[in-house]
Amino acid sequence: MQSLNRVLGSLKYYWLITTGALISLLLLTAANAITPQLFRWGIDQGIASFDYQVIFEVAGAMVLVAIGRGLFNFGQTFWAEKVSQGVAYDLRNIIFRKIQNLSFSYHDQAQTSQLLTRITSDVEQIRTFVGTSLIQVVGAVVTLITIATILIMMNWQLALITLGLVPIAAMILARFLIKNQKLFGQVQERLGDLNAVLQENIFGVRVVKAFVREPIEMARYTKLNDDLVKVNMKTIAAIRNTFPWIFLLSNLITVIVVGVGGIQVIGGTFSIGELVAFNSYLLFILQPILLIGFAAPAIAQAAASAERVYEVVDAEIEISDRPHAVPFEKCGGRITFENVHFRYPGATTEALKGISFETKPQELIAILGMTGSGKSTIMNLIPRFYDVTAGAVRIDGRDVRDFQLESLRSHIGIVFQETTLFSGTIRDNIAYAEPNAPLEKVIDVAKTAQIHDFIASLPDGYDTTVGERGLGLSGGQKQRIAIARTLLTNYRILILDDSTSAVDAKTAADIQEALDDLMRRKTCTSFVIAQRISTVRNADRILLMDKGHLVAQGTHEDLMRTSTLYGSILESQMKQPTTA
Ligand SMILES: Nc1ncnc2c1ncn2[C@@H]1O[C@H](COP(=O)(O)OP(=O)(O)OP(=O)(O)O)[C@@H](O)[C@H]1O
Repeated sequence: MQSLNRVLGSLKYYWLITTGALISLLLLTAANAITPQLFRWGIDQGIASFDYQVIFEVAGAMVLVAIGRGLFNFGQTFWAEKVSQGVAYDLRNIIFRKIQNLSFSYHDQAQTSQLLTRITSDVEQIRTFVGTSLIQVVGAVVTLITIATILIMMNWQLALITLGLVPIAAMILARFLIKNQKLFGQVQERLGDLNAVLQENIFGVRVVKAFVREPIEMARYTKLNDDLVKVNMKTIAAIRNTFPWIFLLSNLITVIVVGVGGIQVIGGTFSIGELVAFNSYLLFILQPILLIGFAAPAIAQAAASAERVYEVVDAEIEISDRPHAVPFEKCGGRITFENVHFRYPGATTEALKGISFETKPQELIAILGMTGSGKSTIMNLIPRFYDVTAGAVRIDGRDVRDFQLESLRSHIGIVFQETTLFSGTIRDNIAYAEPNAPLEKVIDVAKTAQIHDFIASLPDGYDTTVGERGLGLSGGQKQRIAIARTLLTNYRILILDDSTSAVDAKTAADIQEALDDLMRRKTCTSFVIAQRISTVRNADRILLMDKGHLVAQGTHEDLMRTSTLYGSILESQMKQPTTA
């Protein structure tokens, strides 16, 4: 409920529209309350006295009130909807911004489908709460109080009989809600399960087809779909078993009111007009209780959704600027790892164990090692994707944690092991970090990444549209576009993380040759992570990693002489000429 309070707190940014909705609500309640009084007036003063003048006046007043009811109803729903759209818009933006700012460690542990659900379905639940349930409940409470007061003023004995309905109906509803609370939750859960399978199958459609698992996946989806229908049917049955009782109760009350009221009319203590008006109010008494009853599950669901949404909004951003962080302006090329230890959040063992080395200006460093030895992890620490667990990473003597994050990262060009492209044209993708880069610059970097000829051969050239995740391009083509994208940035330190793994050996060597020259000219230090020894042969220094330890460093020749591990990696690659 605390999280719902927070949602209510956000209404203050829309106080004018919220006030408009509330005023409309009050006017609507007033118009509803007046209508039966007009009946009473028309019957007692008009029909009973054969006074046509009064009948016409009442009819006119009723038309005006009806128009008013329409207008106020429109105002109430329109403004409530407007506020709800504003709140949802803000929440979506806040979560998106937060997702952009959250550290890698958060994304390592968060499920994509969970985040997607929060930004779509949970925000929608909150929007429905603000736009519908909230106004329903406030309206219901105001109506109940107003009508109860009028009834007591009109005839306290009949009012007591009628208002007796309220607690009984409320009890039936409360019992219904408590008993079926789990059932409503189950509907959302089943829907979530169904969506998770749907998402997996859309993302993994190629794997499903390759392993001929379509019938199995179909069966899995159908079973969850059946489950969803079953739970939905159970909720319908629960509603069917409860609400007739409330309607029966309300009919009984009507019978009693007409009976007791009729006797009073005959006795001359109550007029016919008053009885008709009183009876009309009965509807207004039952309606709010039903509205609150229907709104309750939605409110419970919105509370759960708000909690999930604020969990993301409040998630700690582990990596951010320190109070006196300085901009990263000059790079001398001295990058120091000082006895660095690192353990991934939640992991039981360290990925890096006491790594120490220092680069020299303009040095080209290669990092080599078996898979899982910690090569990418070393590189993740320089742009502060993660912070060290112990020790320090320094650039020109200054701890990387003392630099302003944005400025540090914008001067480090990194090509990731896994390529991610965005939907748009090839040019958009290459110019991702520099959207206004002129075409010549885009072509220039594409040439260095050995992808220009391919792009030029396409009918639409640089304006060719690629699908989401780079659909329509081969793995190697995507990697080369990713290299070009990085080369276009204002980098001073360049990191290539196994970024030519999907490219054939000849093209990889050509890229490396073109990059070697560029790296030595433009960067203060460069790092290349590679599996192939042939790719790293020209490096000034090779760091050899093994199970989180830096076990050897030196030139290719040094390592050939001194490291048995290097020798065995080289030997294994010689046996597989296609990968060397
Ligand atoms: N996000 C993560 N969360 C937890 N553990 C991780 C994470 N990323 C990597 N690891 C673990 O840290 C260790 C080092 O991984 P790293 O990716 O640095 O290896 P690598 O040498 O780059 O491997 P590869 O050549 O296969 O890319 C591995 O044992 C891996 O399982």
